[in-house]
Amino acid sequence: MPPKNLRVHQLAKELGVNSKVIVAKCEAEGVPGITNHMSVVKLGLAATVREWFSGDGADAEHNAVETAAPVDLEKVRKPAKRKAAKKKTEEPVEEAPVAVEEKPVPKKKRPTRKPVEPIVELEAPEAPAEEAPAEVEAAAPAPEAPAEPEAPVEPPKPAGPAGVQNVPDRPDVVKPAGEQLETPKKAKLSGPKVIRVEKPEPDAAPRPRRTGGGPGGGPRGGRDSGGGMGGQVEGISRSRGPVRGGGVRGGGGGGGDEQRGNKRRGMNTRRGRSADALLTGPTQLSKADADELDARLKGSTGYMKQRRRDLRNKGTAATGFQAQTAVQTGGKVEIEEPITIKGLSSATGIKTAQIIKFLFKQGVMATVNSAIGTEAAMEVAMEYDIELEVKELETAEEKVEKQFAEREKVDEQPRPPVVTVLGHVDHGKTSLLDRIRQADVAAHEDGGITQHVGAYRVSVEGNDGAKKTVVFLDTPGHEAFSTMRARGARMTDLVVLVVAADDGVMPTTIEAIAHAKAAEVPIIVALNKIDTPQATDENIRKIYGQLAEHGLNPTDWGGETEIIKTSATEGTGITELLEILDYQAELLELTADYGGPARGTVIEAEMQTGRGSVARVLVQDGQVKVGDFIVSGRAFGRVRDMINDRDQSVADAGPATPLELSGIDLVPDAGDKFFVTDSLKRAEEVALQYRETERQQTLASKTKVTLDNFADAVAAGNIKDLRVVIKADVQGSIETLTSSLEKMGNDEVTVKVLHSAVGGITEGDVLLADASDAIILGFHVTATPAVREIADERKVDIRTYRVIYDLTDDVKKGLEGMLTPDRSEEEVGQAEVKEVFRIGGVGAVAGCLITEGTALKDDVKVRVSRDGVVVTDDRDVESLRRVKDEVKRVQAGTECGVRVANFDDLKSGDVLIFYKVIEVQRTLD
Ligand SMILES: Nc1nc2c(ncn2[C@@H]2O[C@H](COP(=O)(O)OP(=O)(O)OP(=O)(O)O)[C@@H](O)[C@H]2O)c(=O)[nH]1
Repeated sequence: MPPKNLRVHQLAKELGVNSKVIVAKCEAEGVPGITNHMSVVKLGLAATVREWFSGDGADAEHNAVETAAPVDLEKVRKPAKRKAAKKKTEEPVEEAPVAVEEKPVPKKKRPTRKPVEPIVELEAPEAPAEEAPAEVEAAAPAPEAPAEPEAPVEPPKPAGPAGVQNVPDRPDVVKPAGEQLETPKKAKLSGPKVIRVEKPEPDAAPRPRRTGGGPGGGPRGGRDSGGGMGGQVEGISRSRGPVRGGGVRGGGGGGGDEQRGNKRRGMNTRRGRSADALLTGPTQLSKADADELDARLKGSTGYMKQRRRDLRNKGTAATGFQAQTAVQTGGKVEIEEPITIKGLSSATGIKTAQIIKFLFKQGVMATVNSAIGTEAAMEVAMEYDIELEVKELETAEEKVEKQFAEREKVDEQPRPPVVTVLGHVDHGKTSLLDRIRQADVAAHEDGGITQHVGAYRVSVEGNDGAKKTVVFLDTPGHEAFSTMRARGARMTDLVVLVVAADDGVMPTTIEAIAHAKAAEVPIIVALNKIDTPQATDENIRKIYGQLAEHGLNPTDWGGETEIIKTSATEGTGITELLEILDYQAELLELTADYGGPARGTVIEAEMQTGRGSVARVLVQDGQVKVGDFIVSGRAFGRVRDMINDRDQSVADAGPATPLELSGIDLVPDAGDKFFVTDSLKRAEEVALQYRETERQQTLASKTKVTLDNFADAVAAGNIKDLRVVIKADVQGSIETLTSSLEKMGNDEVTVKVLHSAVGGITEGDVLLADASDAIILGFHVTATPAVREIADERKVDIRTYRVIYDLTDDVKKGLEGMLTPDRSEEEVGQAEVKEVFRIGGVGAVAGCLITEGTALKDDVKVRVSRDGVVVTDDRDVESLRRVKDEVKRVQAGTECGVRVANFDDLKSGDVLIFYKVIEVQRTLD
């Protein structure tokens, strides 16, 4: 039973051609859906493709004048298949008639298919005399050619073993002919296709009834689109005038007319050329027409193709952009976000296939409906000299944000500063925060501060006795958490940079400075571990110098950066630090609106059993109450309950309050803003739009993860990517992991996070990983036995971790395994070729003198150098002989015979260099 659907590459294999050639041919023929080697070729199309690529010259038969158009089988045929072709070539009889008869036939055999058959029968006998010898010569210039004509009659196989022995090369010589004789039915095809070739001829004569319809086009021109048509019509009128209706209909603005106008536009350029010829005088007309005909036929392979083109052109005309496409005129094009490939094509006139191809080359898999980023769209446009003006779409969220920004403040008051503590690992951030919490005067009154909200308020009694509140954002300190730190820095008013006096400024310290500076947040340095013996004046001076180097000039040195010497262990400097924070906050004149609906930012979010999605947020303005409608990124809902940083349930909360709230339908992302809205509908509207945008983005990236696309992507570029699906318990971990992993690669290898989400590993994750050859990384989550079973079945690798560095280390190792190993060579010996012996059945053998080191037979490669230039290298030593014995090694000063594997171009005086290849696995560091 024949396969239902073939892939292009299968068909290519079957036909012995390259897939690309089939794709190109299908594209040229306007066959939709054949875009790459994995495209599915339906049965009917497969038959057509076979016909195109069958080695019997079918294409050549199809029409007489089209021979230049479709496929040069000799070029496209894969070398490996040549032998197969040779077997069938001994039938010059059939090839010839086609070529000979082509031109005359079409004109006569126009009307129906039936008359064609007799023609073919008549053609066959005439052919061999003219074409066969030529074909044979072309393929086999050897003297055996005369033997060929007999070959077709007898199948080559019966020649038998004797023939093979005595005349081994003969069948090779008989290259050219094809399968025609064996498939005489193919000749039938020449009939109908010949007919259409003749079609243009009667049209060729120009009939200039009147000259063009003026620059504006035909009389019905005038509408915008008509103007465009008019331009085209003008071109037509120059060649043929409005006789063919161009001047009149082309100017029409109506849909149907427009279509026709566009169709003509396709002809316009060719006609335009012949028009010039036409204007040179009547005697040139027939030549011009002949040229035109040639041009037409060169670009055509037949009626169906033209028909398809016409239909396609009509299609594009219906959308109206064929008329004045920017791709033709260049210039500026406006487009609104979100941009889809279809939309970009409509706006610019660049074919969707071309856009997809362009993106594919950039490593982006996309379909017609995929949304693409503004930058990608601009790049595409630039490729076609189009200036793309992207109108940014104001999202529903932005609208809400704008409303908040513009709203009248109800109750504006000073608010506590929000402080983030940053610093290098182990410099004492946690210890310092612990100390600060201990200093909290409210701790004893209303319960201790918990850290689970990701932020907490500390109330400190100042020297003046007044109670000061500071909100601390609890962000982690390792490099891997830079994403969260960056977020934290954006949310905060002040940064406390912890620098250990015994360690000084470290890379993470510098990175933290950069984050704070980027967020334009003032930095206060806590020079911690001041109690340690290393905290000498000299070391402190050194650290001051390091800080100054990075733009934090200490106030002690006349600069602006406050440096507080602290000891988290002993509690030194804590009060001073808090006072400075309070003082700095005063300088910043921080205020918030304590009335009106609330807005804030998500610090962390997760799914909790029994509570559903919960978001830990920092309220930044206004009031949030239980029962409020709320939206945050993709999530929306009604606040069900709120817990503060002391684990207390609260009914409402104002600015600078960290909270954990539930009641939203999905888990938002850390860093998402949240807003209280006036209705659930409004909240839903904002969230749904967010989801839609997200969906569009996922759609674009999802097309990257099918098995088909993966194969294409790998084939397209040199980038090897380790694809991963990340599942974690909280959103923050996902972000951290994603950013760490994506940073890990280099030019050669990268990590691609295909999907990441909060929650356990599901069957869907396994299926995705399976389809995209990805691994699943679980952080603080597991997979159920059922899911594990599916993963085992599909051989999907699931790895779960409890420590982030274990995960990143593993991935790093995985990446390193994908790196091409470093290669080095160790020379073991050299030999000089004294004489070369050419031995029948063996090849060239070098008679050598080992001049240096040792010549080895095994585990070495050999390089041949001639006059200092490497002629070949990385060859194996096929044979190493000492006198007549095969040996493993030959020492310096000894003569020996060396046969370099598969290499006969040896000359006396050549130097053979024997070397060992050492491959060292590379690392990413
Ligand atoms: N002597 C001394 N040791 C300190 C001081 N502050 C912290 N340490 C010690 O330094 C080590 C690291 O302290 P942490 O508070 O965990 O440091 P960290 O910066 O929070 O570390 P990560 O959270 O891993 O980034 C602990 O052993 C602390 O006891 C200090 O002021 N003096």
